[in-house]
Amino acid sequence: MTRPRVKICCISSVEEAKIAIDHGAAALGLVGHMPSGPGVIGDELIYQIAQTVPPPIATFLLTSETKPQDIIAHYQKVQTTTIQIVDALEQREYQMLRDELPHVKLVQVIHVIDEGSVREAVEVSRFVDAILLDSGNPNLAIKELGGTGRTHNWALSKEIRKAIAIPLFLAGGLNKDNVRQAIETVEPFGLDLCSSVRTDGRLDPQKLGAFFAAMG
Ligand SMILES: O=C(O)c1ccccc1NCC(=O)[C@H](O)[C@H](O)COP(=O)(O)O
Repeated sequence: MTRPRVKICCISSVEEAKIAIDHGAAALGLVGHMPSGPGVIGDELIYQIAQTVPPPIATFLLTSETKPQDIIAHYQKVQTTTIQIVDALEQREYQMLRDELPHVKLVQVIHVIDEGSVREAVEVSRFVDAILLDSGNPNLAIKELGGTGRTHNWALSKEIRKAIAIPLFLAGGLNKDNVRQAIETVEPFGLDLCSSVRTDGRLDPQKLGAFFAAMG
């Protein structure tokens, strides 16, 4: 089994970016405006952090925009390597994003709720570079689009991984105590985490080290 790549999300400063990279992160998540969640930072700061990150480390802009033109406008302020769309696109207009931003990778988040999530992931996988499975709930009055600290049904995640032909990131409540089981169950291309490696909202080098050690 190949060791998954790790994306550390909710990065909130240049120092946190450096800590995550030094511990082995292959990608960093930079959270733009969201209806809820602990990891949001301003677009100017996202731009500043992204500028300091060397290749081949990827920088993901997390956007809650759902119209292609708004996603493009958000991206243009921050210039990351990748856009992570955390809500469903209103129309499946990925082609407009491809045409306008041909050099940018697209990752679509699917919040794993039920068998409908499997169908959604399979359909969307035709248009993007990777799928990221998370534990939010876009159906709430105040949408929950990530950073929940909760796991979801990994049997569905495994079903999705087997059904799609593009890389899959697993997110949602991953920590040092469940990461081995997550890897063995889902066999994802990548892992994504936020809450479990933080103390009082700050990235905690000790927790980060323990997470990477627990991956094996
Ligand atoms: O952290 C946030 O504020 C957030 C809000 C809305 C969408 C995503 C958000 N966080 C980024 C992530 O993608 C998390 O890494 C992912 O949801 C896993 O978080 P966790 O369960 O806390 O490990």
